[in-house]
Amino acid sequence: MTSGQRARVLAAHNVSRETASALDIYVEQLARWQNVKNLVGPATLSEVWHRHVADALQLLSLAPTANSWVDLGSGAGIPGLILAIAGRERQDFHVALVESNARKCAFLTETARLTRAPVTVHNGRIEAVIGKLAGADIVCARALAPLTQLLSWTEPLLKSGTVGLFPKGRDAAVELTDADREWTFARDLIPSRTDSQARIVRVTSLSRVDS
Ligand SMILES: C[S@@+](CC[C@H](N)C(=O)[O-])C[C@H]1O[C@@H](n2cnc3c(N)ncnc32)[C@H](O)[C@@H]1O
Repeated sequence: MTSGQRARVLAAHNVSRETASALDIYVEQLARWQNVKNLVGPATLSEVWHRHVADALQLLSLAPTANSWVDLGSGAGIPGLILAIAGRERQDFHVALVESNARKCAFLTETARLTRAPVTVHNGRIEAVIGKLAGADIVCARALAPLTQLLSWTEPLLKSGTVGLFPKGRDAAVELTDADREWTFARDLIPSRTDSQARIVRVTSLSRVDS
């Protein structure tokens, strides 16, 4: 089942043979480490190419010229490490991965080494690390926190020109309504290519409602 998925995902994203091999290493590493540490929902492993690889790769097409990315709460490197593997043939492409769990950071560091992915792994809390990440083109975060919390964490970046790309499930509209109580921001709701109910929220021009 995964070989059909793999072929479809690689064809849809026009991935080179070398990058495909590096993505294979990522998928193998994920399965190996899953035995030690639950990195992703166990039920999603049989659909890893669709649920995780393709879900991450779709962000690249939303910001095709962005070279500097930040991924908050990277977990097993979704989307950040997958993006770095796909972007590793591009000059100056780099992803900062922020993750508080040391075991997950060990997975990220080892898998980035094996795949030669251009990442910096920040093993720490977002609140402590975000100040060092100013100037990024894109900040993203999947399955981390409600939009209001994401905006609060990323305020320093989004106020100085970084674009937010936040994959959200079917509750995106509710999260936007909540966020509108605290924040003013421009947004696009982009349909996900991997889940017809899901949306990617693109955020720019952030300010606080009372500022
Ligand atoms: C539900 S997982 C999602 C992981 C990945 N983004 C994905 O989509 O599969 C959330 C991750 O964020 C990390 N995390 C939660 N709060 C954090 C914080 N304040 N700073 C850094 N990492 C955090 C957790 O350790 C966990 O690995």
